[in-house]
Amino acid sequence: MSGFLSTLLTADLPLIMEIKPRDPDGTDLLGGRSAAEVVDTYEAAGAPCLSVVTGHWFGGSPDLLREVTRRTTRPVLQKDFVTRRDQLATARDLGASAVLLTAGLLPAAVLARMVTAALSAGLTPFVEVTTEREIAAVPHAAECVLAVNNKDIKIRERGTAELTRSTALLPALRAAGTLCPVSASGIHDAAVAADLLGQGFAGLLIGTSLLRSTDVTAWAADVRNRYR
Ligand SMILES: O=P(O)(O)OC[C@@H](O)[C@@H](O)c1c[nH]c2ccccc12
Repeated sequence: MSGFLSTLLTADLPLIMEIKPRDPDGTDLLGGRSAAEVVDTYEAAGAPCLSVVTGHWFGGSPDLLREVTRRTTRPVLQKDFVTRRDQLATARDLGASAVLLTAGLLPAAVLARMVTAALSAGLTPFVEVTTEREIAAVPHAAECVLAVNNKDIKIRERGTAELTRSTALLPALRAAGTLCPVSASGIHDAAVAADLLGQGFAGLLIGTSLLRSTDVTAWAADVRNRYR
């Protein structure tokens, strides 16, 4: 089992904390902080794993990923449009432990090839799905993180999050065989996060609300207290 998956599964509080310079509307999320400062904040709050958006429409870049993986020893997910094998080698060289594969943007045969290639490269496939049909197309699901995206990547994450999508798809995620069902995007407060963990999600991916929070440690503690 790869580092990202096993770390998440054994985490005390399985929040994947994300670093991205801008939100989908282009609003700055770093507020003058360096990536290293955000990493330190997330580590202090107990993040078991981190996520870095390298896609340029969120202001990300490969350099941002490198900066983060140099700063932390925690497993890091790279979020970008990964469609080719050579991007997997690059992700690994930049220090990533997991890569985003977006089921809705890849033909089933390509998705299957990329999942297999990621696993052979020692990377955890973090497969984002939005429908039962996409879930059914994921091979080796037991070795993948399967994440329901509550937003729509086809409109670049603009629009509102539908958290009911996560709830509705949880049984299909389990049936597909993943050990690690995740809910991603639009998780805006600790009560919602605790509720999703209570429903049985093994991990949550949270960016915007943590980047906007003035006290990430308190945010995480609030989730922990509500969940226990
Ligand atoms: O900032 P949020 O709403 O907490 O969402 C984080 C993450 O899920 C989102 O950034 C994301 C979901 N899928 C993506 C694909 C590419 C880049 C980014 C993403």
